[in-house]
Amino acid sequence: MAILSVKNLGISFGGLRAVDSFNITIEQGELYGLIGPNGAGKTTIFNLLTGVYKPDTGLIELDGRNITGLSTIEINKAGIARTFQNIRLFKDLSVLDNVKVGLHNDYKYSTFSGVLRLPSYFKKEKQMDERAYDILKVFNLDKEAHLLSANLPYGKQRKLEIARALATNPKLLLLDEPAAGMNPAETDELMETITLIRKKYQVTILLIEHDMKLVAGICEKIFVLNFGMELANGLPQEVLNNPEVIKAYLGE
Ligand SMILES: Nc1ncnc2c1ncn2[C@@H]1O[C@H](COP(=O)(O)OP(=O)(O)OP(=O)(O)O)[C@@H](O)[C@H]1O
Repeated sequence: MAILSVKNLGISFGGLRAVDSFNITIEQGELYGLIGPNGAGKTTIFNLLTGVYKPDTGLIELDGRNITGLSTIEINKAGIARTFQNIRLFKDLSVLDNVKVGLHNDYKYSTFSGVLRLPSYFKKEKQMDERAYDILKVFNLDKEAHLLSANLPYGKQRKLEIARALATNPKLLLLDEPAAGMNPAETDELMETITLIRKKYQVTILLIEHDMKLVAGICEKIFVLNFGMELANGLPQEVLNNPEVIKAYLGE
């Protein structure tokens, strides 16, 4: 069953058609790569899917529900979470609290019980701590739970961003260049983590990445964007050996 179905999505900025006639269907549990040269429109697609930009054309359906034009918050509640190209953690919060922020879609208590510290508040907090620790363990970050997130090394900050996005319990997780700035060992570990979370949380993933080793290593399907339009879409071997893709993107 399709988790994401996008038809004829498009947006212009002034005279620039940044994304044109974008169509994609992502099945439940798939790990899809979105690649293309700088400025091809990849991040704009993420901004359209998450409600940061409103499309001028097209339809976005998440798990059969039309989410076109909804706000970023409504779209997150509907089940799409994302990370950003540049890290956007709450730097003054601990590692654990960063993940707990993400849990607020699922855990709610009234202001009344929070202010008065009623038993229901402590019960919810305990449940949230346990759930956040579970997620941190998967990312091998549980030992750093009480560190300030700003004090984590770069590669771990990037992993924490994914952990926080995952905590919102998404149906679809969008990762914008998760390996950017990582060294090869960190990238290898990230590839394992992405594969693991997909399996453990049955989450569908669409990721933008320039690191071809990561893309070829873990993506089951690849969409190539060029000047806002589809250049190729399909299985990695077909797409990465497509002469048009090699010419436009890989440059070899
Ligand atoms: N808010 C905006 N206003 C005007 N132009 C924009 C805006 N957002 C993106 N663009 C333009 O749309 C085009 C696509 O940009 P986008 O950031 O989506 O590319 P990208 O494929 O993600 O590139 P990169 O790989 O470098 O991150 C670019 O020409 C960019 O300058």
